Amino acid sequence: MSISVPEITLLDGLTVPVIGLGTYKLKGNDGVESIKTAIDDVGYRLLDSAYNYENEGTLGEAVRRSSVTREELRITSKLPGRFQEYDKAITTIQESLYRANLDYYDLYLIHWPNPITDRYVEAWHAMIEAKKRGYIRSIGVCNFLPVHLDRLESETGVKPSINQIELHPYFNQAEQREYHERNGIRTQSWSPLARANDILHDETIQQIAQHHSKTNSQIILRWHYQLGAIAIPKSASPERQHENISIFDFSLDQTEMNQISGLTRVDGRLNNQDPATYEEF
Ligand SMILES: NC(=O)C1=CN([C@@H]2O[C@H](COP(=O)(O)OP(=O)(O)OC[C@H]3O[C@@H](n4cnc5c(N)ncnc54)[C@H](OP(=O)(O)O)[C@@H]3O)[C@@H](O)[C@H]2O)C=CC1
Ligand SMILES: O=C(O)C(=O)[C@@H](O)[C@H](O)C(=O)CO
Repeated sequence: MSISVPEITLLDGLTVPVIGLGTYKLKGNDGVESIKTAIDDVGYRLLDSAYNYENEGTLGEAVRRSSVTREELRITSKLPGRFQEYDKAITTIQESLYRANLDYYDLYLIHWPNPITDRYVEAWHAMIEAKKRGYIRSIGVCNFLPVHLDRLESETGVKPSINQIELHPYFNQAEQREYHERNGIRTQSWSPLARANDILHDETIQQIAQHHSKTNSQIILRWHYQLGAIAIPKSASPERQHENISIFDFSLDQTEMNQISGLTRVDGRLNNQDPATYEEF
């Protein structure tokens, strides 16, 4: 049974579903099957990939085999740190398109700011040019702190439509989200289920889940939705894909939202990847 997902509008006018499919580690024939099922049978329309996941080809193949039109889908990829120089960034975006065999990406994001290398503004100029050339409909970033976002705007005059950040109940990113809201930038949540480890046994979440007759994953993903964040849970399994997207027939009250947000921890990041110092190439 396919689920119909509500949409929101980004600051540049692109509409996107409020929940999508993460695809990290979905590759090859199995990856194509999982992604095709997510589109055709479950109802996912927003699909997240990256040059560095080496699965843009898998995603493109799933899109071609699916019965949904290209216009209905929102396909994302990301620019790796090693290609942030202007010319390399343009060529990499072209390569991303060739790999997926697509004419355009709906969203393309700078994957990490890499502030020590300090080429992210140069990369942003290339993203602006790629959008002008029609390679990309909407440009955004991942893992940018307010200081990095401020520089993009002051040095280019163009704000990203989306900032995809680590966000889950153990790392609720309250200040970063508040900055996004003030600036019209949409928050997208990576590892929204905190990679489905301890969090699926969390007692607070379990109690809320029992109260609503839902699973822990559904409670967590509903929490993202009510925060105004676009979660992109990854699952290879059609059953879990369906579970994760079935969050539109109940709601959490403010006490429950606060209880879940209250689970955040100072050291809540999954892999200690602090964008102020972490660099990924
Ligand atoms: N921009 C960035 O820097 C980053 C972006 N990302 C993006 O975010 C996406 C999501 O993050 P990811 O790190 O994959 O982690 P998630 O929080 O989405 O968790 C994925 C894991 O949870 C399992 N899972 C999914 N749904 C359920 C469920 N209902 N019950 C039990 N287990 C479940 C999956 O297993 P199974 O497949 O077997 O169901 C998988 O092992 C990535 O796939 C990627 O697209 C991720 C990290 C960084
Ligand atoms: O998966 C991604 O998009 C990443 O940026 C990775 O760094 C991810 O966070 C990871 O797998 C780290 O081990």
